[in-house]
Amino acid sequence: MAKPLSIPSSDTQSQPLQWRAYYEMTKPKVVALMLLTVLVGMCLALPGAVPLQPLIFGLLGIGMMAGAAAAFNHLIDRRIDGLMARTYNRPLPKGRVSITKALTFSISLAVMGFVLLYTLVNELTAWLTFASLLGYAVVYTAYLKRATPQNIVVGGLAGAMPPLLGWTSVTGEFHGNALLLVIIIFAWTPPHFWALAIHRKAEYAKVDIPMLPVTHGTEFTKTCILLYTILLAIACLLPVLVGMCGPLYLVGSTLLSCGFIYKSWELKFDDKPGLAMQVFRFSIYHLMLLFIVLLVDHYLWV
Ligand code: HEM
Ligand SMILES: CC(C)=CCC/C(C)=C/CC/C(C)=C/COP(=O)(O)OP(=O)(O)O
Repeated sequence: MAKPLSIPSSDTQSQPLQWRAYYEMTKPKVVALMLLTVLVGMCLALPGAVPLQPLIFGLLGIGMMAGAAAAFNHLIDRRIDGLMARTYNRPLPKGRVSITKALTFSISLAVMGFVLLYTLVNELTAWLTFASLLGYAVVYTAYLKRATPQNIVVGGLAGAMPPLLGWTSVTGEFHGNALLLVIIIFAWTPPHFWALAIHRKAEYAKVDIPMLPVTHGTEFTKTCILLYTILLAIACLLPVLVGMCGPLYLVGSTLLSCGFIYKSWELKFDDKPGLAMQVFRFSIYHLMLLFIVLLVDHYLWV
């Protein structure tokens, strides 16, 4: 009988780390919050329960394509990632994953996600998700990020698509109400990212990425963050104005908007060390809680 293949301990030991590297490339925490917004888009599209097939395969397919987009981002940004303190430890700059394997992983994940959506959800969602992947991995990462300080405003549309993708997963068609959810995330993205960009200004300057604090200065960026949080507060009221949401959402979103405006006001007029990253972290909780309130309000209000 053939001797069982013995994998050298170092290879065995490296295998979990190898998969951990691929998992890290998919930006799991970002994709997780995106999938919450997908789920909310699905639930708000229908008065009753979401059918299991679009629910399971929509979340799976969109999650796979979003993870593939993030992995393409790692591949395209591997040089600058290796030069920045926040990203130098990532799999590609560290040589934990080769370029060929990263490309194969990204393409395979994207194709599997697309086929899943195309065959088990619907064509519209498959193509819209593919457009979001191109918007982030190519338009934003490969072009806008290096071309203009408005990079994340335009590139933010790709990241704002998930609630619309959830909506089309269960209806197979566009709806104005879904676009309101896209507008909310579109208005949320600039304060979300620019707060981090203020904290990481020197690193972006070192690798010649024209983030707003690098091209227009920290004070101008703080003013833009404050103005966008006011714009976001207005955008968050739109679902109430069109009768899509009820009083629970009105109260919850207003409290969250006031919190975001207050944090941004503090950043602009009473800055302290570490406050920019507090605003960045607040933005993540803001979006998560906002979409949770949308979900609870929907089932209380319907
Ligand atoms: C073009 C649009 C966006 C840009 C430029 C952007 C930028 C960033 C950056 C630079 C980070 C830090 C990542 C790290 O240090 O590993 C981050 C973290 C994060 N972003 Fe965004 N973001 C965008 C859109 C979004 C969207 C749409 C969502 C969710 C719906 C989101 C959710 C998150 C979360 C949850 C984190 C924390 C990740 C972690 O702690 O590992 N982002 N974002
Ligand atoms: C299919 C679909 C819904 C696609 C969305 C893809 C996606 C994962 C968007 C994430 C947005 C994000 C974290 C951008 C940061 O990129 P960055 O390069 O500015 O950040 P980094 O420097 O941390 O890599």
